[in-house]
Amino acid sequence: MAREVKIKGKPDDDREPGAGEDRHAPPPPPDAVEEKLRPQRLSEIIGQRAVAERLSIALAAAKKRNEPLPHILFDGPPGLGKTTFAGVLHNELGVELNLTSGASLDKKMDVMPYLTNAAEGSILFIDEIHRLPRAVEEFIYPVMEDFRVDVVLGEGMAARTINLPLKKFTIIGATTRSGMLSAPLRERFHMHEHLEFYDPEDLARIITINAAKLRATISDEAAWELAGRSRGTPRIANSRLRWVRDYAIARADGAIDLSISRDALAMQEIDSEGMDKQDRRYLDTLIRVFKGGPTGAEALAATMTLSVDTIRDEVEPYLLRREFVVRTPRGRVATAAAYRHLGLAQPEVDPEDDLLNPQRRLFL
Ligand SMILES: Nc1ncnc2c1ncn2[C@@H]1O[C@H](COP(=O)(O)OP(=O)(O)OP(=O)(O)O)[C@@H](O)[C@H]1O
Repeated sequence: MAREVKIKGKPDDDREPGAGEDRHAPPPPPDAVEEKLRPQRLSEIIGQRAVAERLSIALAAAKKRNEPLPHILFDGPPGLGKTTFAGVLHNELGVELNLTSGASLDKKMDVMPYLTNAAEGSILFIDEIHRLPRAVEEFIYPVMEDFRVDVVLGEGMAARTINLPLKKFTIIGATTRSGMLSAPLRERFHMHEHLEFYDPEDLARIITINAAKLRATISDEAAWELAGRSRGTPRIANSRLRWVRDYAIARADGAIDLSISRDALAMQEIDSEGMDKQDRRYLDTLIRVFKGGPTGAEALAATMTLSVDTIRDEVEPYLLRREFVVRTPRGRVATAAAYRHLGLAQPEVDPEDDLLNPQRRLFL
């Protein structure tokens, strides 16, 4: 079968389009270096072992039965490999891959060409699938179940529904917010794969492999240093590596050692935990403006003049995972670790009012 990748409608960020912006504007050209670093085969995937193993079973079964892969839903914070996994599955099967995004599928007619043109066994990757409008979501239910679309022709009394059969293909959905997916849509995916943050060991391997792809030499200590400061995220590890490589070329002989990486990261104001200015600003706003919380994401976003999506998808997941912040029913609360990290004294809290007190949280 032909192997083809068509990229369409992938927005460059998660903002809602503002006045004068076109949500159907062509996507930016893919970053050629980022594409070069992307694993192509399942054997090149680092970490996420359990996910990779389940996918290898699904691949082997699909090949033996000569049937398409089951529909798969990937969820997890940005940059952990959802698109990479979709690309790997397409390469392993040698089938066509079409890419689109929930944000660019406004109407049923936007999604129709993807469905009717889908080749037998091909993959349709829908990024940010939680952004599909409800009407479009409902339109694809019969596609996912029976490979047909129901098209209504005419209006009023003369209206009639015709069933249009489609080729059997696979929908791979990716989302940073699985909680926003409706239950019927979620249930139509036969495999649900949650991608977790990577541990430093896996990130150090990714960095060493990618340094070689970029023809850069990096010491083991430097790879570990970058790994520990990449927020558990391969995409961030790649961008840290690219910056440190440039720094090493500009300021030294191009070889990346521990001291070069520390100097380069310090210049970008990336601290020992891998947090950047935006992360620290979030904690600082929560602690200074909102007295440590509880407060909502909307209030934080408005104060920081960022979109709520950026706060929820990009800033908070890692801070929550590292327990610098906890979410309580009344909002976000900074933990002692956050105060310590910013070098601030934590005010005394009455145990009765302490939202982080496990006894008290039981009653909230
Ligand atoms: N398991 C992995 N092994 C090696 N490299 C990886 C892995 N996962 C991701 N990467 C690297 O991280 C980069 C970003 O991954 P990817 O674009 O797949 O993330 P994503 O989860 O789809 O993000 P988004 O939701 O923002 O689109 C890839 O280009 C690749 O270089």
